[in-house]
Amino acid sequence: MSILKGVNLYLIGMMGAGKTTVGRELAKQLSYGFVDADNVIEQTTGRSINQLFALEGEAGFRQIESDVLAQICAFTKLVISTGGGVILQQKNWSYLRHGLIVWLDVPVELLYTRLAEDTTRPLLQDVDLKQKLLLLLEQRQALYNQADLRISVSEEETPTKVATRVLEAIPTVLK
Ligand SMILES: Nc1ncnc2c1ncn2[C@@H]1O[C@H](COP(=O)(O)OP(=O)(O)O)[C@@H](O)[C@H]1O
Ligand SMILES: O=C(O)C1=C[C@@H](OP(=O)(O)O)[C@@H](O)[C@H](O)C1
Ligand SMILES: [Mg+2]
Repeated sequence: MSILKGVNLYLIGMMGAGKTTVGRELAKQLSYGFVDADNVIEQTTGRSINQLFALEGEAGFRQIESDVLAQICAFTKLVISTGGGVILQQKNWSYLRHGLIVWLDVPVELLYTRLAEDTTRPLLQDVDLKQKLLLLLEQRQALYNQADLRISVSEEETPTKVATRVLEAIPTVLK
């Protein structure tokens, strides 16, 4: 029996924090299903995140993101990796609060090295990457901080290691 007793685990945090990568690993370790919200969005719309931003704008994407989250949260025994901007809409918190919310907190320097060559994140194209990451973090940090659990990740920690640390920290917030 999982320590979470079927309750979903939501990963939140900045682009490049490792939500998708660590989420898959966490699901394995918990014997849970794994859902990446961005992936569900791409599957159900038949379009890439880049295409959706181009066609619908960020506002259109946020609406789809919220609709998808509303559907996912009806299920149990899932690790759900969200997109980094899911915390921006107040409504989404009512979905996230169905489960345990974990913030993967990764220094901007490390996000920068991970995302320098990335072309799949529309908000980071054709901008000064480091400045943009700093700006987004400044705008979002207080929201990420509303998670139940904050896991500060350093450079040498593998996804497996991060997943293990999340699992070890869960009992401290389940009372
Ligand atoms: N703990 C880690 N150590 C090294 N590389 C990582 C780690 N976590 C994620 N990555 C890499 O960083 C990039 C972004 O990871 P991803 O899981 O897509 O982040 P997110 O879903 O939070 O945006 C990917 O190339 C991934 O392989
Ligand atoms: O932070 C954001 O606003 C976004 C993060 C992305 O997901 P990841 O956090 O998995 O990169 C994706 O949802 C979209 O590009 C917008
Ligand atoms: Mg992701």
